[in-house]
Amino acid sequence: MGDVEASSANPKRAQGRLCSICGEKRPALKRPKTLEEICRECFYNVFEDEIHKVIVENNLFKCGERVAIGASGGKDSTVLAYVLSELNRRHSYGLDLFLLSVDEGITGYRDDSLETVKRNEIQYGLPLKIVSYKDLYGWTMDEIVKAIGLKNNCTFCGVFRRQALDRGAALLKADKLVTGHNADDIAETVLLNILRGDIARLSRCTYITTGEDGPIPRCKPFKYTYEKEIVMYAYFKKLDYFSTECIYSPNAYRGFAREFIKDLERIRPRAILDIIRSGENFRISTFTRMPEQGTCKRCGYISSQKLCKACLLLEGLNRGLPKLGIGRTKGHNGVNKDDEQQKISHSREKGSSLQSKQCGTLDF
Ligand SMILES: Nc1ncnc2c1ncn2[C@@H]1O[C@H](COP(=O)(O)OP(=O)(O)OP(=O)(O)O)[C@@H](O)[C@H]1O
Repeated sequence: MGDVEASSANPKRAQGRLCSICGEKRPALKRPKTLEEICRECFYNVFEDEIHKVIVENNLFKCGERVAIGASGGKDSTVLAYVLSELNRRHSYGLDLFLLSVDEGITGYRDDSLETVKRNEIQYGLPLKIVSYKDLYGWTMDEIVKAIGLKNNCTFCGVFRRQALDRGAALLKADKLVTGHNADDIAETVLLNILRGDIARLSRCTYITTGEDGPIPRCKPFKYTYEKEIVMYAYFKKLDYFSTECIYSPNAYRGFAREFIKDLERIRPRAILDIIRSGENFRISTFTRMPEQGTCKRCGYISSQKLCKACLLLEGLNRGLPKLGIGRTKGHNGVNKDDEQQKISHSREKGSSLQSKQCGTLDF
């Protein structure tokens, strides 16, 4: 999304009226989530208080925990880092906060956004750890795109980033990892999982915390926070963030889902929360086979298969067959089945009865 929409933040239209929360000051904006006309101070208060409430009601953190904030330099994670450090001080959460950035090796994009995170490190006084695809996997995204082209490169990037965040969080000895996924992102993922018939991911994409049985649980404190409000907050608070889109092709299918949700939101702001609620309330049929979470027998990181998707993709790259780990077909009962994992695994382990599903670019 671009900058704050002029109509939503135009105080002239609100002249003569008073903030519908404090009833004292002139409204500075129309709140996207509720369409209330409120002043800047009340906006800061409701925005921060709602996030605090989500944190408390969902028991996201325990006093004394080390929390790594996935920091891309973009608006969501920058606001998350800022708000979380404010709330940590204000409400004495007792958390040790860290910024964790993944350098995917995308020249002209991530190198610039990392400069923003380095400034945030100083501005917010939060220690920063950077891990890179080059160090972890031996490949930068620029090199991967050279090998595979623009199509499918997001699969590599998403799968590697997910694991890189886990590995970075482990290096920081973090107890939790938080990301800036917002309500719009989650509503979009609910829709995409429905459109793909991906029941396993549909059932868990609305969880505010995932991976609780794994080494480092991940939380999404912005699960109910609207993207437009995050942009407004960053704009009014003059936060330093990087707003350029990734130079490698955006995912068109996801883009359509995003636009669809934005259209719905224009007509009815609650639509975003309602889609999330629908996602939460789906009942999964008892006939649906669900993947079991385990660990990859090669790298030891989380996987629902013997080999995780990152290892499969990497093997394809290193063998000069970069498309090998990409293919995906549908198994019965709506569970995804990855032919390529079988091909690779069979070529390495004769007689293996390995079944495969994608670790997931749609997982958080
Ligand atoms: N390179 C990265 N390093 C660290 N964390 C990342 C990185 N990329 C994404 N994340 C985490 O995943 C979240 C969702 O990422 P996504 O790519 O969807 O970007 P986004 O919605 O534009 O968020 P942001 O505005 O924070 O970039 C981010 O808010 C951040 O917490």
